[in-house]
Amino acid sequence: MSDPVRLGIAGLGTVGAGVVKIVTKRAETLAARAGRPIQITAVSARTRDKDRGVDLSPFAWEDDPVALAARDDVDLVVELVGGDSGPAKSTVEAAIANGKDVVTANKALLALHGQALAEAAEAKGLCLRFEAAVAGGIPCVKALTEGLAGNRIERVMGVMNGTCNYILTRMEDAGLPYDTVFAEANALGYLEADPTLDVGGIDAGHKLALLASIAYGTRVDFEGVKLEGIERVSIADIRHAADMGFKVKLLGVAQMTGRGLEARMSPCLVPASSPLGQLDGATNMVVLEGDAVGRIVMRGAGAGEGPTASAVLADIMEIARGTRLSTFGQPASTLKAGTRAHSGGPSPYYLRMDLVDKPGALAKIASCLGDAGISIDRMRQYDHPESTAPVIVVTHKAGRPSLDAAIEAMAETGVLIGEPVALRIEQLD
Ligand SMILES: NC(=O)C1=CN([C@@H]2O[C@H](COP(=O)(O)OP(=O)(O)OC[C@H]3O[C@@H](n4cnc5c(N)ncnc54)[C@H](O)[C@@H]3O)[C@@H](O)[C@H]2O)C=CC1
Ligand SMILES: N[C@@H](CC=O)C(=O)O
Ligand code: NA
Repeated sequence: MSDPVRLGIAGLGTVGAGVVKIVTKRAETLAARAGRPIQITAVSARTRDKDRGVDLSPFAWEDDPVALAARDDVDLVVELVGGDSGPAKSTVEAAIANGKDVVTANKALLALHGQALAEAAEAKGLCLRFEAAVAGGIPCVKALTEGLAGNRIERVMGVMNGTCNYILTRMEDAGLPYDTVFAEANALGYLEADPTLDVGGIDAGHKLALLASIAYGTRVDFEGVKLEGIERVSIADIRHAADMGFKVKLLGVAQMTGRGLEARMSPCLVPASSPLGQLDGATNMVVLEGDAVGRIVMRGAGAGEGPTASAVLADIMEIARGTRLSTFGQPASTLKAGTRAHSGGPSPYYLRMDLVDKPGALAKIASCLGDAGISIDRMRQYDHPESTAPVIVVTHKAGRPSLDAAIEAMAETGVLIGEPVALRIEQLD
């Protein structure tokens, strides 16, 4: 058997402890599969004396993860500290400077600094791998990088934030408003320390930016992801969408268009009967479409100790087996600076608006849409005990600029109360 791969694990929280558990309990199987032992030599965390449900006594301890990354008895640094700067970034940089391969679950770090870190690693012939960073246990990074390497990728889609999917599902199932379900999710410990990372779509946007880079050979461009969170999704929209056969999902979509890379993470309507529509609770789904393979749908746990550690182990095993892949599927120095296509291509839209309840109000709204070249597919008006009339319109395919022009014109009609809600209906056929 070959020499062992010696791991230094920085961060012993949910994921770090999970990785230690798998490496410890499955040592024999891992060694057989990799053809060499996988050994932990050193670990680091903020607090040494804490019960993590694992025996850390066989490993050297470092208070400072940067020192761990410089140790001579470490070949591969596993960064599980988290955060887009500070100790996580210094640890990865130190590992690369000291000639160590790196495995990380840190989507924020890679979405913001992935290009520079991958270039630094690859310039030294090192690996920097991140399966756990996107949709946790779902092996979507490997599917895209390896399994679909022969395809032109036509579209990448996904529900990649379990917390948001939990909130939207629970709002629908229990008929509860956003604020109540947000508080519940918080009490259950679902939310990140900074909840806007989840509900603002930022965490899912980081993940989409990483997948888009692999899919389209472009530099990671998180700033280019058009982000909209779920904070404004109301129980009314969830109910009306359901009435019309749709579910509301925080959906990420990336595709290369003639105008450049379109990447967006926003609440969308999807058919209730589609796999995305049927994704309930804190589960994730990644949909990959390739010209040769067609559509691949992967569903599973996007977070949690076991699923995330499983993905970290996949990267460790890849490196241990001697497979040396570029971070983003091709050398980082060859990734193109992508052009951004800000508005998505034409699509049907769901519009909800409150109108004053007087003759001709609906006609004025319809003519704003008509003047912008937008055709109406379906329209519904709901019971309204008060003097405002809630109206739902589903349009035929329309470009977002035309829709925005129609909404601007509606504001001038004097029949609109408040701002309309416009949600894209994502076409899945
Ligand atoms: N928890 C999950 O389900 C998932 C987590 N991830 C990512 O995995 C990474 C780790 O996440 P968790 O395990 O949940 O975090 P956590 O907060 O449970 O653990 C973080 C660990 O880093 C250590 N740490 C923090 N600052 C440190 C410092 N200055 N020096 C030394 N150690 C320090 C902490 O002591 C702790 O052991 C993050 O990048 C996260 O985004 C990715 C997918 C899912
Ligand atoms: N906050 C994330 C955790 C994993 O990345 C989520 O809710 O999916
Ligand atoms: Na993954």
